[in-house]
Amino acid sequence: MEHCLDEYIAKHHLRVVADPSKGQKTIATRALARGELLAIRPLCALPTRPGETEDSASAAVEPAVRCSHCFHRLPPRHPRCGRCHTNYCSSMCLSRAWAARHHFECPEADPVAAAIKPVFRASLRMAARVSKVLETASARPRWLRVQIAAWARLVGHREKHPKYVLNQYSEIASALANTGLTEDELVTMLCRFGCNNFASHDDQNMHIVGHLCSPLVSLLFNHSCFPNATFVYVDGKQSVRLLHDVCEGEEITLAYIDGLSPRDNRQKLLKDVYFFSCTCIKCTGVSARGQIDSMLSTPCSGLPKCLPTDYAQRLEIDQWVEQIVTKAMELVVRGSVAEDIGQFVLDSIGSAVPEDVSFAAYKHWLECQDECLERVSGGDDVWGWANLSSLYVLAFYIMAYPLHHPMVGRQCLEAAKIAWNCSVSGSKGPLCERPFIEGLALVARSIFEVSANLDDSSVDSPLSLRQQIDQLLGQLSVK
Ligand SMILES: C[S@@+](CC[C@H](N)C(=O)[O-])C[C@H]1O[C@@H](n2cnc3c(N)ncnc32)[C@H](O)[C@@H]1O
Repeated sequence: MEHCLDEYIAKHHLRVVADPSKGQKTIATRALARGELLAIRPLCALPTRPGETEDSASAAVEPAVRCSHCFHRLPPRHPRCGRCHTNYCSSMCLSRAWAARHHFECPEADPVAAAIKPVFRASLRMAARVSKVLETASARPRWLRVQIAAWARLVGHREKHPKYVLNQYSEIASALANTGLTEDELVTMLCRFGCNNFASHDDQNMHIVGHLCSPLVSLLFNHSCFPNATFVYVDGKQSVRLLHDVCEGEEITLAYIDGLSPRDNRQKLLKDVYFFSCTCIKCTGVSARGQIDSMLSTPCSGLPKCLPTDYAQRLEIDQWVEQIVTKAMELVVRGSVAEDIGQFVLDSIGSAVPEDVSFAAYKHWLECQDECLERVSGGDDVWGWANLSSLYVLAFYIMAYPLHHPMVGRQCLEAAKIAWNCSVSGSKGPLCERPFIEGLALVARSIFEVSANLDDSSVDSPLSLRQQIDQLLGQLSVK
């Protein structure tokens, strides 16, 4: 078992080495190009059910029942597993899931335990499935042997979990019958889920749509708030992608949490859930990235609480936003991200409006963008403001995330669509010239080529990312 894990890691030009502050870390054994690093089926994949997420935004809008293989919304009529009634959106997903994993994990039915709090119920279902897979003795494919060998090496930090969580885990363990594991082993398993699982988000609004247990990915990659890799869940596989080229010996990192939230919030969450203090380049504050992060963490008081009603008031985009967006577009198109956009941002902010650079300002512009989009469907002509706010939001993403991060690509596409609507609605937006819109769309495509799956239709939209971009570019060339 151990042998196949070591072989898998070496084959992907990676090596796991001890690190006194992190337990272990994974480094590249040779220079690696950005793009896909590895793709493996998770040990367990579970779509989120209503009430099963602690993220209140996701809980509020995520009542849909989803396919257990691809996490897309279920159509009204859909197939189910004949034994355990697990839902699938199509017979293709059902047969792919069965062939990949479900024939190992299929229990008679999902365990029901009324006493378990809703947010712990996904852990209950996951524990039932994973214990079933671990106990199955039949010939296992190589990917599953790799995942099981990695599972045995995962940290669980059981001794650091708060008492109320351990009590809940004991209740879950006693609700699970015939697993072949003792209660003690089940509690250890649940602690491992807590600090090693991944959430899968939809492409459209980033709500949590499912949970993935992928021990290999958890074992290999430590956290950084400014990571050099990201992961996507595509067609039943968890794919890890490098956001830029890495050199031999460089550690590969993922972000376990949202890199745009203020430093104190990030530190607290990492301490509470993963039991460590982050010392990445954003958290330590000595680099240009760290300095920008300190500015983003500063409270900000100067912004209006809601949108002013006079939309004609601010038609000129602030110079620094235009500079940041244009510079980032240039770097992505040239394929060169080695240049430090952090330093560029610091230099360009020097002469601009510092009170606009804060997490509060980012939230303000995000709210403005959302509010404008709600108003346009009501017939108001607010595309100019939507255009301005979407570019502010994009500038914040460029400052907070690595340039090829899917969050940057997502906002580029959003800004391009808004700029297009602004231009055709006759609003005088600050930056809605056609070459600029085309630039944004091309930049989105280039980013998604590295960090997301262009051909996968997004969870809530019938159009894939590629189709959305092509549609926009088509409209630009027709007009
Ligand atoms: C998903 S595991 C990563 C693999 C882990 N390093 C190991 O040795 O098994 C998550 C755990 O790794 C450690 N870890 C991850 N990122 C870290 C970081 N940036 N600094 C310190 N510890 C980190 C923490 O103990 C955390 O709970």
